[in-house]
Amino acid sequence: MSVVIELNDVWYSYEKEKLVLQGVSLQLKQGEFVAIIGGNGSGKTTLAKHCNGLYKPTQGTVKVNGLDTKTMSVAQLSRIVAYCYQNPDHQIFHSTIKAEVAFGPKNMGWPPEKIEQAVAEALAAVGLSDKGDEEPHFSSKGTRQKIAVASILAMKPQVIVLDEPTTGLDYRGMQEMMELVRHLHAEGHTIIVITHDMRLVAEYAQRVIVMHKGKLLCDGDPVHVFSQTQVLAAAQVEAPAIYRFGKAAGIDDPIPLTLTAMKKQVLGEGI
Ligand SMILES: Nc1ncnc2c1ncn2[C@@H]1O[C@H](COP(=O)(O)OP(=O)(O)OP(=O)(O)O)[C@@H](O)[C@H]1O
Repeated sequence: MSVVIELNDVWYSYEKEKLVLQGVSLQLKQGEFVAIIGGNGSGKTTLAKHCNGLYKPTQGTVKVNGLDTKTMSVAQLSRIVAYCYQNPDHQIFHSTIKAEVAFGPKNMGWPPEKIEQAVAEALAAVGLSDKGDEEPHFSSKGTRQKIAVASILAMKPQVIVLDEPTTGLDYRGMQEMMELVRHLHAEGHTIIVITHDMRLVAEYAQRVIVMHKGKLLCDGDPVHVFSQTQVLAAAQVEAPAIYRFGKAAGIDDPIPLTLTAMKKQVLGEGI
């Protein structure tokens, strides 16, 4: 897998003497599904915003497809790495869903036919093909979240960063959103999700990056990361209930198992 994003000894501060990122180095490869976790204020969003050039490092380098983000504009970078805000309302400002989704492609100067096709494809991908003429602000939170995803999808980015995509959604909305993200990943997009939801991490992520006080504390697959009890405690996160329950029941690798499969392993086939 080729490297899409590479951070090399990245330091960042918003204000003097307050270091928000402290020497972060990592590589993200094409096709990965990565979760960034950590307590409030640990630097997750700041790290993710370095990946599409919204922030440029105070010290160190960030490269996207081998190019230093300091040499590229945000417009150039956002075609490769798209950022979906935690609150979709920070992204939505048009009067119809179709116009909202067309905004990015229009900004890129695409011809009308190409824009129309991109909008149709993006709306279809999020299941909103029949809602293009509706007013986005009156939609449910789940639908507004999908509109935000469609808006970035229309620009056909290689990497999609989703900042807490399930916050404020009910169970059904969360499942729909994450199945959409899984589908985008299967279609070849590299996915970076910032989340506090460890169940979501266990169920969807292939790789987990743990941040604490601006430093990368741990990086590995979910089974490895959730086994690092001291690291998790330091980072103020707790392994998901399904993992803790499985471990307590003596299952080595509980993450890929559904609760029903786990009960069968523990209690036998008769349940
Ligand atoms: N625009 C800003 N100006 C000044 N300080 C900021 C700004 N944005 C974030 N910070 C500070 O930088 C630190 C890291 O913030 P960041 O949003 O990256 O953390 P986070 O891990 O994403 O947090 P959360 O889980 O609460 O969203 C925090 O101390 C935060 O207060």
